Amino acid sequence: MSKSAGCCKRFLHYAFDYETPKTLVIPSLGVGFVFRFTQFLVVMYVVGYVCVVQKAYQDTDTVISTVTTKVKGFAFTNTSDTEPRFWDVADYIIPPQSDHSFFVLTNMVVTPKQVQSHCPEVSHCCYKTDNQSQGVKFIFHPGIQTGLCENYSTTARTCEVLSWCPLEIDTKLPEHALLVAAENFTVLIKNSITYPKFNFHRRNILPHVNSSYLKRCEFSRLTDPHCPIFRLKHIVSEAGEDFQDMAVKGGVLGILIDWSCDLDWWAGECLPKYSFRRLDNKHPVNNVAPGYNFRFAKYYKAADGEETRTLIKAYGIRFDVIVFGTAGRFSIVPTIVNLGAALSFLSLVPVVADWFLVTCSRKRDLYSRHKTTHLTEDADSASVTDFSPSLSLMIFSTD
Ligand SMILES: Nc1ncnc2c1ncn2[C@@H]1O[C@H](COP(=O)(O)OP(=O)(O)OP(=O)(O)O)[C@@H](O)[C@H]1O
Repeated sequence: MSKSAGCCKRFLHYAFDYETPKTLVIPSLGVGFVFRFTQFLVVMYVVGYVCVVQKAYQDTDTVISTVTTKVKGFAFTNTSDTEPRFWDVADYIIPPQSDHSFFVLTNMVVTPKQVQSHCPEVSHCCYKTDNQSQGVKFIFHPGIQTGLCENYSTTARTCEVLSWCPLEIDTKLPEHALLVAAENFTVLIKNSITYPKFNFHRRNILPHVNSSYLKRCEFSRLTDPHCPIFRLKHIVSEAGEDFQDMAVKGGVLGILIDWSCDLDWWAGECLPKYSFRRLDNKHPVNNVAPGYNFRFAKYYKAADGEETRTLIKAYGIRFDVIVFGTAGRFSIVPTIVNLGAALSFLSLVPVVADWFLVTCSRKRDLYSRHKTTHLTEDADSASVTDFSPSLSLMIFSTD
């Protein structure tokens, strides 16, 4: 036969030989154990992981929510640097309301009676060259440099600027927070959520809560885990921080509300779970630019009609309310799809058992020989006589 004819024949066999599965019954305890054990693993995966842990029989939806907050509490300050002063919520919550967060003022640097004029910079030294002042170059100056040097004190000369004068000196931040009493302020968090796919609505003020209970309750993980009124000190300490420490330079704290729920009737009630964590990471070694602060001013006209302002550099804690969650409910479509996908792993079981059969069992040579039988049309009787004794051997012998 020529080379090309042989090649052609091989191709025809490859393309058109029909393969059909043959059942071999192998009375081997070892192979039988591997087969059943692999089957057991697949069934455990389907029942334990797919059904119980992943709840793959459920359709899911993510939460849509809205949050409002109201802080209450008052404080009295009387330090050497400030006048005696009573503080209520309108003084220390800035701005009065915002989305999903609230800022509580705890410390500040006040620069009163600022007017628009010329004054010397606070810390940049100044010398003159060709009638032009030269200062140390900083990216940020507190005003527009006029090109003149001014006596800042009897020993220091600094560059003159056009700005709101006198300039702020923010190096004198009080070491202890001004509003130490802020730790006892309370906040009411009203949170409404919806799972639109399931037409499910809920509030964190639960149906059994009435107004007299709301007036006196306070969140406590052990005794009152569903009260929506939180003491600020409690929030900060649950986040692993010290309120008085954090109040000096400020920071950002997260109030996390987890609405992950199983909405099947057998799963129980859908309730919010609260947790707290600091969001602005404190670096234990590189503590450059710690905390949270910003500036704002209160404007007024002085007796002589000049526009004047009080500049406040405010330090405090911003509380961000973060709502998240996924709900699931039984649905036939994901049940069929996920169960079908998981059960398809059962088709891998014979592959594992076959592999064990032809590589690890004692009679692997015998099993390998009979695993595949190749029938040729012109020698069918020979292959049958070859095959029958072996087959009977395989059915009746044990490992
Ligand atoms: N931060 C808070 N700490 C403690 N209780 C609060 C707080 N915020 C609100 N409450 C109380 O919760 C209830 C509901 O508050 P809500 O703001 O809906 O009503 P309100 O009558 O306008 O409240 P209020 O006039 O007392 O500020 C009220 O009894 C209120 O006093």
